[in-house]
Amino acid sequence: MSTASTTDPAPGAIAQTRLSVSGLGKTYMTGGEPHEIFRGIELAVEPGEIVSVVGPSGVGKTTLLRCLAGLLAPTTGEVRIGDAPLTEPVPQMGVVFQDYSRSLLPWMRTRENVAFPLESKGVKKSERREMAERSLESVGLGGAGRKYPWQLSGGMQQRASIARALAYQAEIFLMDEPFASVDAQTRFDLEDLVLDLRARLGISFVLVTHDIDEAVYLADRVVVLSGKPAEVVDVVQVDLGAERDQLTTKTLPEFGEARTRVLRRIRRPD
Ligand SMILES: Nc1ncnc2c1ncn2[C@@H]1O[C@H](COP(=O)(O)OP(=O)(O)OP(=O)(O)O)[C@@H](O)[C@H]1O
Repeated sequence: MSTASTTDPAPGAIAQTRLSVSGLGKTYMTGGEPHEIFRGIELAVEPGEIVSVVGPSGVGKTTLLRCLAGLLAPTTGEVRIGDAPLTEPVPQMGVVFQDYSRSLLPWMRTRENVAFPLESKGVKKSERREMAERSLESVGLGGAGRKYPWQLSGGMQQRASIARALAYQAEIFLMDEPFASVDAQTRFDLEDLVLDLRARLGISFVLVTHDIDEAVYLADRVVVLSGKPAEVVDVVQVDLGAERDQLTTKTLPEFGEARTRVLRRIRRPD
């Protein structure tokens, strides 16, 4: 594990917040009819842990992530952040969606986009700017702060979204297909940024992805959702250690075994 660097948003600060979920269920009402999406979800994400969530299209992954983020109220059960029940979005959690083009405000420079949410926290202007610059440096975007989002590549915009949550001192990142819209090499770089932020800052991640290789490469555990209503049909432990490498990790037998098991469980949940 690498040590905290001087470009970290809060050097030396290691995330300590735990996210847990018990008996979580969600039912949407559509046209007056109840539509139960998932039930009985149990999940705990420890500080510094990376958990991937996979499952067939439409199974309820995004709905689950929105419940975890406090953006959507569950129908049963509860989400806890640390010891407190979660009822609304909190600064300790940062949410990163696939559609980076809509997450940054086009009329603000990147540095201002990152600093902007800190205003509501009452952070002074000079400090906001400094925190934004540190966060941008922390995701490899030092020097890009003066550019507008539309002057950045897709991968750089996703880095800026991550920097914004870092500046806000998020300790848990909830990511919904965050790298699905970038090219393969950029995707690998962003995956490695996730591992780097975990190593340096102890940040934990819940990652929804359709890409089984990505799910296994990044995760300590892969949670497989399946069924109607969806339930957790498997939790695959990924024993690949904290340090991973795009070239070698994916050739390891443990990687292949975890990948095969996840695929099998998605296709044949019973
Ligand atoms: N606001 C809503 N109101 C009613 N039904 C909804 C709503 N949002 C999602 N659904 C339904 O809930 C189910 C799960 O949707 P969700 O987007 O969570 O699945 P997903 O696993 O993320 O899908 P995908 O992998 O295709 O992105 C789908 O049947 C969807 O139509």
